[in-house]
Formats: sequence, C-alpha cells, structure tokens
Amino acid sequence: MQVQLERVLEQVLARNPGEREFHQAVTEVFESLGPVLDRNPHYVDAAVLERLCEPERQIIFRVPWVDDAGQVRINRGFRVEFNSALGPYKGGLRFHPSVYLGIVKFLGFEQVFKNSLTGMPIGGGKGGSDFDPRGRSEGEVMRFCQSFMTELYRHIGEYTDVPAGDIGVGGREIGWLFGQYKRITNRYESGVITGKGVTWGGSLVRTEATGYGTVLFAERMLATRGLSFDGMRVVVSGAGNVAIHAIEKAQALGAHVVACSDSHGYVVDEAGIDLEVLRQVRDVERLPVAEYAARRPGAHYVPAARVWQVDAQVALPCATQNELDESDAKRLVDHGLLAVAEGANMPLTPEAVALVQSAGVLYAPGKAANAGGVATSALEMQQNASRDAWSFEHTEERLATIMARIHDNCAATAEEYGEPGNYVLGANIAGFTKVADAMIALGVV
Ligand SMILES: NC(=O)C1=CN([C@@H]2O[C@H](COP(=O)(O)OP(=O)(O)OC[C@H]3O[C@@H](n4cnc5c(N)ncnc54)[C@H](O)[C@@H]3O)[C@@H](O)[C@H]2O)C=CC1
Ligand SMILES: O=C(O)CCC(=O)C(=O)O
Repeated sequence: MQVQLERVLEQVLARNPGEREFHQAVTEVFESLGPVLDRNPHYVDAAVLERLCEPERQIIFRVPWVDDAGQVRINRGFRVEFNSALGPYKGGLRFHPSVYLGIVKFLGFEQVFKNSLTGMPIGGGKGGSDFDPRGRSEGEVMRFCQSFMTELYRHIGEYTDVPAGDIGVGGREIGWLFGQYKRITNRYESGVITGKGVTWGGSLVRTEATGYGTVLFAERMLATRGLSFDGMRVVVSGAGNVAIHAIEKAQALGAHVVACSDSHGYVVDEAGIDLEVLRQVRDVERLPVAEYAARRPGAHYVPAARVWQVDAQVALPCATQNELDESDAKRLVDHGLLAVAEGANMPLTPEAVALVQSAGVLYAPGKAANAGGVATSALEMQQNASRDAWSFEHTEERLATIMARIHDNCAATAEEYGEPGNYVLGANIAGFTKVADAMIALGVV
C-alpha cells in the first residue's frame, strides 16, 4: 500500500502547485495511513484517498469595501467546503494578510479529521480572507465583514456549511457577519454560524473551549506518565483567544505559566502571567503584548524573537502554523521539555515534530488537542436546534468528556497499530477511518 500512498501523494502535490501548507498537512496524514490501508484495501479500491484530498467545493470571491478615507479596497475571500460525509461543513474563518488558497486548504483538510475525532456529526471546511484587521477602525472591520457575508451567505446554512471564528475573527466579527446574514436572508437562522454572543444564540464555554480543551487533553496525556500540570513550568505562544484560555486553564490546574507572545515578540513574567493585565491589553485595548510588560513590574519584553527561547516543561503553541521549528524544538528538548500540546493548527514544522517524538516528549497534534473548540461549536448547534441554552457547568462537563474521549481514542488507536504513545498516528488513523467508512457508505459522490 506504500506505493499507492506515494502515487496519490505525488498526484496531490502536482495537482495543487505552490500550496506549501496544504502539501505539508496531506504529507503528514499520509505518513500515518500505511497500516490502516494494509488492513483495509477497500479504501484504496474506492479511491478514498484521492477523494479526501479533493475538496468538494472551493469558493473564491471578491470582497470590495470602502475604508475610512473613502478609498475602495479589494480583498479576496475564500470558503473551501472540504468534506461533508459526516455532516455539514464546519470550520472557522481566518482574516490575516497571509491567507491564500494553500492555507485555507490545509486548514480545511485538518478540519475534516479533527471534526471526525470529536464524534459529532460535522464535516470539514474552512475559509477566510487576506484582509488585515490590524490598524483598521471598527467601522472598517464591520464594513468588511458585511461585504464578505454579502457573497458568503449564498453558500452557507444550518444544514450546508456552518462557519465560525479563527485568527482575526472573534465574537465581534461573528456578530457583524451574522447580522448581515440575518439582514440579507430575513431569517434568524442561529445554526448558520457559531461563536455567537451568549445573549443571541451563542453557547457558554465556546469562547474558552479551544484553550481549555487543549489543556484538558494535555492533562490526560501527562497523566499517562504519572505527571500533572501542578507546579509545571509552561510557555504559551500567542496572546489571542486560544492562548488566553489555555493560560487560564493551565493556571487553574496549578501550572506556572511564564511567557506568551504575539507576532512582534514575546513577554516573560517569572511571577506568572497576570491574566487580568493580559486581557485588558489584548482583548479590551487590542494592543501588542509589549504593553503587558510595560504595565507589569518584573515582566520583560523581547522584540522580534520567538517565545521558544524561554525554557518550558510544557509548551502550548497557540498562535499559528509552523511557528516552532527544529531549532526551537532542539533548544526546548535540551532544556527539559516534557510535553507539547498544539492549541494552534500545525504549529510545529515536520522536522520539529520528528525531533520531539524521537526525544520521547509527549506530543499532541492540533487536530486532536484543539478539537474542543469545534466540538463546542457543535454543542452550540445542538442548543440552537433545540432552542435551548445550557449552563456553563453542563457545557464544560460535556467539553471535558469529549476531550477525554478524543484522547483515549487516539491513544487506543496508536496502541492497536503497534505504536503506543504516538498520538499523531492515533489521531490520523482514528480520524480517517470514520470519514472513510462514511464516504464508502454514501457511494461515489
Ligand atoms: N479560535 C478557535 O476556536 C480555534 C483556533 N485554532 C487555532 O488557534 C490558533 C490561534 O487562533 P485564535 O486564538 O483563535 O486567534 P486570535 O486571532 O485570537 O489570536 C492569534 C494570536 O496569534 C498571534 N500570532 C499570529 N501570528 C503569530 C506569529 N507568527 N508569531 C507569534 N504570534 C503570532 C497573534 O498575535 C495573536 O495573539 C490558530 O492557529 C487557529 O487556527 C484552532 C482551533 C480552534
Ligand atoms: O468552531 C468551529 O467551527 C471552527 C474551529 C476551527 O476553526 C478550528 O478548529 O480550527
């Protein structure tokens, strides 16, 4: 089957030229699939691999808007509806200048496996734009969101495709996107988008879910070696939604979180990150993390450098793809790294993954570790469908159960395939099998 895998991979790379991140995500998954194809040759006969790598639909559109100076601006919008074998397409929207088709496809491809792992009835998709919200006024971002939705609305729906947030798209943007959808369609279709405000159809815990879930996954993974977060020295990258809630949950479990970052540099606070200050700086005032150091005695800021210069027992990359490379990994391993859990999507380069795995470091890939966000989006859809609103405690309990199940499923699958502790193999095979079986059951579609 190895030959088949290599042949399909070659085809995928050739058919999608220049899409570096998509190539990386597909290669990483294919590296795990040999043993499952050996046991299930019918997946090959049914061309499941070829179908999985070809999105069901790719939508690219113009997003015109007018800036505060009256100048017309044009951005490019994307929605890649990757796979709907398990349910409506589900996945976030990213607004960042680096966004192009290759990034949206890597994220959508990962999302298919991640959503399968959640055990919820959701397919995979992703979208976004090369729009850069940094430095833009509220009015500009709102007009951009409205223009983006003016095209996107015809492609989405509760039973079709359900977007949510990602980098650059938080609760504020979801509100403007949903508001425009409602206005155009004249329908209060709550289930069309998730990450909504709790007073207008959102779910408690959705905001916290990705960061909390990542730490819950890591907690269970650490427990397999008799370890816990209590007293553990933790470094987190990013200072956005996922990072802040990962810090919050890690601290609640007794961890000592000493550093976080943004795309300009990082802050170190040996007394422990003060979340109240960080939230004020990032969430309320939307300032760079440098401002945290300016307001916190004892903290210092290091510009134009990666946070992985700081020693950590547990590393939680929660910023962006390929943000931790082989040299970062080597430094961390040489200084006592015990575990990595990915809050971000594909934050470690392939070389970094190989290095931490061969050093015996516990490593949780994003498609498993950060699946709590999309799983809680599915819980939001459940509440919308039943016109209900659950308590924080109930929803958090559901999240904890889901994360435990994902962890145990990945661990058991890795063991079944002869590589105990290999969460990459476990996540890829467990995620793949469910989607592949559904695709075969649904026929050649
Ligand atoms: N929001 C969600 O529910 C989910 C998000 N993710 C992933 O988590 C990651 C973070 O997303 P959010 O927190 O939602 O976005 P966000 O926009 O709230 O925060 C992103 C953070 O990353 C930082 N950042 C961006 N590029 C960076 C770089 N090159 N170096 C250092 N820091 C950088 C930004 O400054 C910001 O602090 C992304 O990879 C996203 O795909 C994964 C699952 C769900
Ligand atoms: O909640 C969602 O639908 C999407 C979350 C997301 O974009 C992700 O898991 O990467």
